Amino acid sequence: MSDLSPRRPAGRDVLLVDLDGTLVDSAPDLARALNALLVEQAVEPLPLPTVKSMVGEGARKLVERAAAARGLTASLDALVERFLALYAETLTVETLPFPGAVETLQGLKAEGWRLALCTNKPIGFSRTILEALDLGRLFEAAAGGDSFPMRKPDPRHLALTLEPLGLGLERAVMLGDGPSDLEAAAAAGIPSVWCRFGYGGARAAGLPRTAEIGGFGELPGVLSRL
Ligand SMILES: O=C(O)COP(=O)(O)O
Ligand SMILES: [Mg+2]
Repeated sequence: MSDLSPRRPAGRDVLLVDLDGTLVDSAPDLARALNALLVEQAVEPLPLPTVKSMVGEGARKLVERAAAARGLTASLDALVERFLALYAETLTVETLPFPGAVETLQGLKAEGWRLALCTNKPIGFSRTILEALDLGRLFEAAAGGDSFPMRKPDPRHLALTLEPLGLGLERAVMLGDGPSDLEAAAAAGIPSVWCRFGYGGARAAGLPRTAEIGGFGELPGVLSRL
């Protein structure tokens, strides 16, 4: 007889949670800062869906993609620095948790799940957002795109995020929206749950995932069936 909760797949009780496009809808604030940068550079801003399709591999990649889309030739370092300064001012103007995220994650914790945040966003910005939205209390650990020398899709980012908990990947499930989340989980050999409502879109659509959800309300049931 197993003594595991019916909501927990055999031996797994740690949920690695991605931030942008998974836990929080941050694209409007990212787009505001990115478009302020583009306007400063005297080029056209980008529509929100386009910005969403550029998020997930960190701030530098976001700026690099936007610069390429608008044919900017200025130094990438300088553009990234300016973007980070602009975004620092508007981290939580419109950013909110996705519907049902907080209640669902609280419920999973009550069932014995442990939560760790693993994002490619810089950890300083990530912590500011977690605290501003009162989400920090959900997580026992948090790591960003600049916390270690490597980041998602490198599976070591997932393993290093769990290190402060003294836990290994054999206990973990990845929840994320982007290709880097699915690739990291596959490389780590752990189950992944893809968030259809996030920003991964076509870039993530073809990648293997263990399960997917269209909203947080589906997460407990999906986890119980992994
Ligand atoms: O690209 C980013 O800055 C962050 O992306 P993530 O939270 O989805 O990892
Ligand atoms: Mg994401």
